[in-house]
Amino acid sequence: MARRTMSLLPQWSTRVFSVELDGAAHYFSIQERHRGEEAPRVFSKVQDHDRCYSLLVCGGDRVGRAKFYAELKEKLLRDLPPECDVSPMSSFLPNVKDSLIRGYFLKDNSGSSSPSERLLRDLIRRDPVLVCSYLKGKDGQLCQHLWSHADSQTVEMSKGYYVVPSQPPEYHPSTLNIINSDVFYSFEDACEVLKECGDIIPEATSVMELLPSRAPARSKPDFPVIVIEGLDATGKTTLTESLRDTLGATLLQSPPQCLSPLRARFDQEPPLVRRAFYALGNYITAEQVGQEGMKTPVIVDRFWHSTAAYAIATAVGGPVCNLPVEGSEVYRWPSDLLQPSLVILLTLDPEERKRRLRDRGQGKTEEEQELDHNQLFRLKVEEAYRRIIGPACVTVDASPSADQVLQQVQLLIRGKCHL
Ligand SMILES: Nc1ncnc2c1ncn2[C@@H]1O[C@H](COP(=O)(O)OP(=O)(O)OP(=O)(O)O)[C@@H](O)[C@H]1O
Ligand SMILES: Nc1ccn([C@@H]2O[C@H](COP(=O)(O)O)[C@@H](O)[C@H]2O)c(=O)n1
Repeated sequence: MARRTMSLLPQWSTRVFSVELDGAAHYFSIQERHRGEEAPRVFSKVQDHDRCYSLLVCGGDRVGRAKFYAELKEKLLRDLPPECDVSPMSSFLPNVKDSLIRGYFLKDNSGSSSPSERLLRDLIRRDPVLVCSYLKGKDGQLCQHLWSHADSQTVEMSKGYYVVPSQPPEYHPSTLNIINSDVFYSFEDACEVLKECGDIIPEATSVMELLPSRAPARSKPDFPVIVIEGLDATGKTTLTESLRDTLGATLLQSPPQCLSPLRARFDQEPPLVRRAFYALGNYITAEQVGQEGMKTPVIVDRFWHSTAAYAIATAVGGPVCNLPVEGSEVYRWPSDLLQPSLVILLTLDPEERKRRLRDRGQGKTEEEQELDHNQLFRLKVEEAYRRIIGPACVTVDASPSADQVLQQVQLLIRGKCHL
């Protein structure tokens, strides 16, 4: 068994498990002894004849784990019998940072355990997974059996642990691993991820070649630096181009143009790699801002707020209340990244945004489509934008005409940057 898997076992009984079944999170923990009283059922939707299994991805290096987790769902949906439901699951130590392990929960009502168990045996032999099965104990209570893989390539079952319901934790489990998995707070931390994937993603080396050798100096350029943020189709391009023309400013963007040919490649990667790519794009843009900002005002189309807000909203499952609380360290500005003089967040009524998207008629990225049909995701991105500090963003209603929005933003710039 992989070293990381072994190291989990001593704390196994202090872990909480979370399974998303029928749109709701079910939390449970395990205990060695049955306390005698009848424990309430953890999964009301699991029938007596269902066979249940959990798979947690927890061995190997972090890039391998992230890639394997992304591929695992496809593999399970493809290779398991159609009567088998696959739901997201995780295991964590309540409120302990970096303790989250992700995986899937399988509920098989095909009546035969053989195909699922064959697949799981195969996975446990070859891949970084920890497998458990859930069976009724002698007293009728649900027991978790942790599988282990012995040298002889056979699978043994441990003694059962009783499954008991658990209270939802104070912090949503999906917030525990955000730092350095979804959001990176230094140039070094984001670079480390790309270095680690150089062998499996050749394009990572191309990105490294475009990076400055270290985080560009944070010293303020002579001229103001104004960042325009907002969801897609809120009018960023329209506004940034007008500001460039009216202020005689240089217009830059993050990710910078030099990363455009590599962007689609990194958009296919799991969050760890994808978010590190976008984080690094900000440092290339910061270097350009440092140079141009000595000559003219600089307008930047998307910067750090976009990188962090989308990453946080994607990582955190469920409704807005699951986001890390306002003031959490997750919303802080990276200590080595240039701070703009002003960040404007354009907001728009969802119906008007959809109308503008339709009128524009361009193809949409997967994340844009997600924003479109997933109201929860859109609310989480907007709320995360608002919670980021160092600088915080100033919200501007983008529903008036393009000219009126421009005037409103010019007023703010005059007030804050004396331009
Ligand atoms: N204030 C406005 N009123 C009406 N339409 C607008 C306004 N601003 C922009 N538009 C139109 O809305 C559409 C989206 O605008 P724009 O491309 O500037 O948004 P964006 O935020 O840059 O989008 P993306 O992030 O997807 O590139 C365009 O067709 C644009 O002409
Ligand atoms: N600084 C940035 C800019 C963008 N992103 C990610 O890209 C997507 C939105 O960009 P568009 O060019 O399509 O408007 C969005 O999905 C962000 O995840 C980023 O992370 N950082």
